Amino acid sequence: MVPELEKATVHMKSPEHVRRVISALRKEGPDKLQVVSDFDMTLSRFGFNGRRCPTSHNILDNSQVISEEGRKKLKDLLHYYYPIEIDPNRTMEEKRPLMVEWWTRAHGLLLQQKILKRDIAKIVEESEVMLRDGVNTFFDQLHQHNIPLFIFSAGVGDILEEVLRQAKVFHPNVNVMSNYMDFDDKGVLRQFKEPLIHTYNKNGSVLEKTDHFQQLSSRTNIILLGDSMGDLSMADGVANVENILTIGFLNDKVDEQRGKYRDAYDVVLEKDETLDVVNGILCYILGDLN
Ligand SMILES: Nc1nc2c(ncn2[C@@H]2O[C@H](COP(=O)(O)O)[C@@H](O)[C@H]2O)c(=O)[nH]1
Ligand SMILES: [Mg+2]
Repeated sequence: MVPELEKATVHMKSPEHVRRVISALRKEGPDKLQVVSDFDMTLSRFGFNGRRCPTSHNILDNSQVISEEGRKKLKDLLHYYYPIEIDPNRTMEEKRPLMVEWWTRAHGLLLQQKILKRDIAKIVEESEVMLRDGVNTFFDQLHQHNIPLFIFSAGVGDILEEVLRQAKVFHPNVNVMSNYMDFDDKGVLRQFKEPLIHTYNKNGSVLEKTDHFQQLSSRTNIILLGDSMGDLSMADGVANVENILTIGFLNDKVDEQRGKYRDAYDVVLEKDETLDVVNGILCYILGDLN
């Protein structure tokens, strides 16, 4: 069916369930399909040559527009809160207030840096951001078949969109919901727009701010891509889901999180820096139409 599902990085709690859902997605065709995806560490790489790749926040934190003092404070926040974010022994309920704290303090520090709208393109150009291998095939296949892609990110929307633009994949079928910067009339960052989106509130609580899914009510088949347990609720806004295939990128603390990810995601990709499996599934679903 899908040769890529034989990859060593692929783990499925129920291969039969996965085959059943993929067959249904193929049978019912692209007009009923929509894709909902996280961005950081899902469409962007987790690591390369043994080093971590930047999230959209990192791209800002590491850029020239941040003062040395600001960079140190942002890095201190990352070192304190990121272990909490991925701590397998704490519940999402325990983590939520701490994630609000992290994002609020980080955004507060960024507001002190007087970041200019006109500098965003250069910040991204000079960054070490890397999208996963196969990302062009992924975006182009969805665009070619007019399949909506909703990117739901707790990162920085302005940075994320610029990454997509520079990668030439920001096609008309792509919509983004993220933390966006609000600039004053001189183009200086003055606040972040509401609602604040963090790793563990990508769900109905913020989706009510958008009518995105209402406009796609006929598309009741979903492919969901994420790297965090919090990403599993990203499609909560879709009414009457008929079929959903969830694909989880397990990048960090693999051994400690393997069981939880396999229980939660239909397909788990362990330490896979590509979109091969996702593209293989899409190719099968769209097969005769390609
Ligand atoms: N370097 C920093 N990384 C941060 C910060 N706040 C959040 N994050 C990371 O971003 C992702 C969320 O993005 P998503 O697209 O995956 O939803 C999250 O996993 C955090 O690790 C920060 O201030 N600095
Ligand atoms: Mg992510």
